[in-house]
Amino acid sequence: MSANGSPAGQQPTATYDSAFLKACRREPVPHTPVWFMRQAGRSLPEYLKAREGIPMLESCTRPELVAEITLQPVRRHNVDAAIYYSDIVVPLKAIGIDLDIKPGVGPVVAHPIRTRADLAQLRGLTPDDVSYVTEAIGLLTAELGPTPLIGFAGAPFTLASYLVEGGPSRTYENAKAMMYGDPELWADLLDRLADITAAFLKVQIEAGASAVQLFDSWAGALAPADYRRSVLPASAKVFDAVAGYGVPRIHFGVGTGELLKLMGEAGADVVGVDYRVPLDEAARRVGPGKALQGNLDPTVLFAGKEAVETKAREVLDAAAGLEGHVFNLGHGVMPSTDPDVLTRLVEFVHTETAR
Ligand SMILES: Cc1c2[nH]c(c1CCC(=O)O)Cc1[nH]c(c(CCC(=O)O)c1C)Cc1[nH]c(c(CCC(=O)O)c1C)Cc1[nH]c(c(C)c1CCC(=O)O)C2
Repeated sequence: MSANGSPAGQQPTATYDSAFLKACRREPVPHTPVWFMRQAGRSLPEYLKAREGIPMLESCTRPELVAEITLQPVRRHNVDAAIYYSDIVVPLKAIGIDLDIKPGVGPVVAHPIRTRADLAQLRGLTPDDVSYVTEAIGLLTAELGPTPLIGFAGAPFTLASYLVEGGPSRTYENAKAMMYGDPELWADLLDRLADITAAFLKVQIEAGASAVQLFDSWAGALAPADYRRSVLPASAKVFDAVAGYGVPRIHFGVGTGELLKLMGEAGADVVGVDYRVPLDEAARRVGPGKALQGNLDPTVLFAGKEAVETKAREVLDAAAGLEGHVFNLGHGVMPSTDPDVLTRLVEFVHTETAR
């Protein structure tokens, strides 16, 4: 089943014909569609109010709250897509891994995975483990009307980085030590994570998500040869597992200029680009047959209206020759961003690109 309860691949026409899904399919669009990674979150006062006194991971298990927070940026900014309010560690928590999200820090894992015995922590994910996701997406598709909902998950490498390190890391030394030193254990870990991730994305698509994004946020720490050998097979397994639904699959990472081609080859329909590589150059690296998403530097949003418009126009100019472009930031919205700047940016992109 897909959006509004119709079978996957046969969404309501208005959703299927939305600018966002058309751009993902590289079809002509009435305007360049816009959404923002991390649009649902700390830059919105109404988010902070809704979350008051409720820990992050608990908030992800309350369907009505999830639906409300997912809708907040859609109401406020007129973005072309909603992203499901959750976190990349939600499916890991759901299978019983002892972890938490520490405010200002990120995910912290009580018992890091370092040995073969530690893999026992990773059982498969069933839809019943995340019934709140199915419920929340049911509420959302009813409210969203034609606006597509993007489901998402963390990619195996980025999830592994938290599980092996035990928390955020700058160097990924434990994760990479396992990758180089015990490739068999590493491959087993990533394969299990691929199965969990695929199962989690399937739940979201079957409940009504119209597109999915795989966040391999930290893959930029890897050399292309290591990515190809030790990470790409697991991410490709995830993309393959959801290929049959016919919903666009987006693949994003930070600092992945050298990996863009491989990230496309993993099975993405849309490659997310951070702000370090201009979109015309990114298109050359990715090659034909894929749409691109990105890539305004999120810190530009602090630089004043003129700078925002100049830099946004630069992104649009670089994207002018692309077959499919979804406007986004090069990484997530920073918490101290003025929400009004985001609203004006959406309007600017829509006006500038109206056809
Ligand atoms: C690496 C990663 C995580 N989570 C995510 C990623 C990949 C995206 C990226 O690269 O930014 C993905 C994510 N996390 C969240 C979303 C919601 C949807 C959206 O608006 O994009 C998404 C898509 C909510 C969240 N996830 C988190 C928050 C903030 C928690 C809060 O409000 O208390 C939100 C709204 C917490 C979180 N969760 C994580 C981090 C690093 C943090 C920040 C910790 C902090 O600085 O406080 C792990």
